[in-house]
Amino acid sequence: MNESILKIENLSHRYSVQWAIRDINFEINKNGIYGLLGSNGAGKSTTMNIICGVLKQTEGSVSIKGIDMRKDPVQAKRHIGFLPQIPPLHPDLTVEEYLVHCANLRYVPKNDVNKAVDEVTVRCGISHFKKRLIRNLSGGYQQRLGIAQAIIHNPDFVVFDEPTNGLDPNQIVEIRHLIKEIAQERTVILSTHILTEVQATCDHIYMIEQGSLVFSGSVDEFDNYIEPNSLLLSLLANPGTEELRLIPGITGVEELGGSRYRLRFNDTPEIAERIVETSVAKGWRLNEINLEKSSMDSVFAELSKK
Ligand SMILES: Nc1ncnc2c1ncn2[C@@H]1O[C@H](COP(=O)(O)OP(=O)(O)OP(=O)(O)O)[C@@H](O)[C@H]1O
Repeated sequence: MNESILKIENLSHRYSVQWAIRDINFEINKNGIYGLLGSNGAGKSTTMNIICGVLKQTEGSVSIKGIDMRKDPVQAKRHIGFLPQIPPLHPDLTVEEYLVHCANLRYVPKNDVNKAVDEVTVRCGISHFKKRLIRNLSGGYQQRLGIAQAIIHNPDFVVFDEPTNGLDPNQIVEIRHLIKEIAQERTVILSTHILTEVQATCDHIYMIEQGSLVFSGSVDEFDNYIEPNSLLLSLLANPGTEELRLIPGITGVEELGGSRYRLRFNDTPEIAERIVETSVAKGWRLNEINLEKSSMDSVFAELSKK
């Protein structure tokens, strides 16, 4: 069995009287990109702040590589890198000065600081800006620098809070690419409410709603969370809606024009097979048959109600 990278057990947090998260449990023991999804106010930041040791939970435990964050925060934090929603940059420092400062904060041994800064600037594509003042970097490069400070100490586990917020489409693609590269040898948790981001970047999704974990699974499992109950059919022979309605299991037929139909069905696993067989038997000249999958937005909306 792989070593546990992050383990969250019975995690709950209360701000004054109101519970922000309640009894969250999950464990990560494989590298990859894990998306933390949820509506505004669902409890993502609270969870991430506790994971990164910025906030002390009311109940439950968090361990990073087997180290309990509450009992030994200094050791646990050595394994974590964190990029908050607003990158903690100092605009009046140069890129190099800032990264040296971050390396010192992260206890990188003195003799290794310059090497760490060189490596991380190359990694994040900012080595040509080492002498530039941070205030003079574009938004995309500031975000790259935010990522660089999160990995300067070579942590096993990195947490990014909405890393592409406010970037233009080209910068978004670049940052996603960089995050994927970083995740090849690390575990990354990415908080976001942008579903295309999750689809483009993540291997696994955790969704939190009203403080509870309502989904944990792969992006494919998320995509297929709602069982389809309709399919699109194109029949060159155009049999008409009445004929199609007679197929057992079909509950509704909608004519879409151009010999295309939308068929609604009951919970019938072999429905597609049955339609193909009927079409062959009746000479309907089947041209296309496709299950209609729910969009990620619909799945998100459905899970939000849980
Ligand atoms: N410092 C605080 N004091 C009191 N309540 C808080 C505090 N911080 C957050 N909350 C409440 O806890 C709940 C969870 O908030 P949290 O910020 O964790 O959600 P989120 O999923 O990160 O939302 P967003 O996407 O908007 O950042 C919300 O109801 C929020 O109002």
